[in-house]
Amino acid sequence: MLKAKNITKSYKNLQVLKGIDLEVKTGEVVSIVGASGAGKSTLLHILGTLDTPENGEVWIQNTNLFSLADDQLAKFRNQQIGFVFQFHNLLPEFTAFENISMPGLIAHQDPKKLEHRVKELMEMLNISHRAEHRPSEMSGGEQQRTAVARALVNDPKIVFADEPSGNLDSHNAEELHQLFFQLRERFNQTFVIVTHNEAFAQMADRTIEIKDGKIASQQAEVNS
Ligand SMILES: Nc1ncnc2c1ncn2[C@@H]1O[C@H](COP(=O)(O)OP(=O)(O)OP(=O)(O)O)[C@@H](O)[C@H]1O
Repeated sequence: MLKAKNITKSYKNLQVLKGIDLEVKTGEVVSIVGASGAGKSTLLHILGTLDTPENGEVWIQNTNLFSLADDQLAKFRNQQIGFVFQFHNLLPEFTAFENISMPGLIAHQDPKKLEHRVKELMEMLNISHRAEHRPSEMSGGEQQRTAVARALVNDPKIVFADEPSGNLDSHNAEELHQLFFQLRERFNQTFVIVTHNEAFAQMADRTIEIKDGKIASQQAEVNS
């Protein structure tokens, strides 16, 4: 479902990515690991079209993302790609319900269907009781679960997460990790997750290690 071909990226004299080839299947949970500065976030941002590669292609199903015009790419990103960041990036003036709804409003989802979807996700992520709360009135775990719900509201083909549990205590982190797998079970959702959390990385179906700008190894989970 996701195919990246020969991705390269440099910042001035520093070549961060030196030719990355990657494929991810529908419903797969893939973790990306590597030392600090290895280029994990750079790769994730390129795969998610938040940044552009120097060379190479990224395909999601039959769409060659970087061949799209800017407005088409923005539409594709809104409707087909979800993001979860280390810091939730929720809008502080809006409630949890409104934050989760936002990508659906931008995508002009039918209001009734959107409301149903938001409620379904809030229930699943155990934040229904926080629907009318603003981010500052929620715990770190609740904020991050709200960000996950927001990423899923348009039923995207793929969700990219960059250190999603990096700012959480171990209990909330563990709960969030389990949630990704529950969401995969329920929606057959595809996830690509950058993480420094070793236990989480190993829970994934496949772990990709980035080293010196290349894929150093791809380790399938032993029981998968
Ligand atoms: N906008 C930028 N301008 C210049 N250099 C950058 C930029 N973004 C990233 N870099 C450099 O590219 C390299 C890779 O950065 P990246 O954030 O992708 O690493 P990472 O593997 O995600 O690291 P970490 O685990 O610490 O988050 C680093 O050396 C970083 O300093």
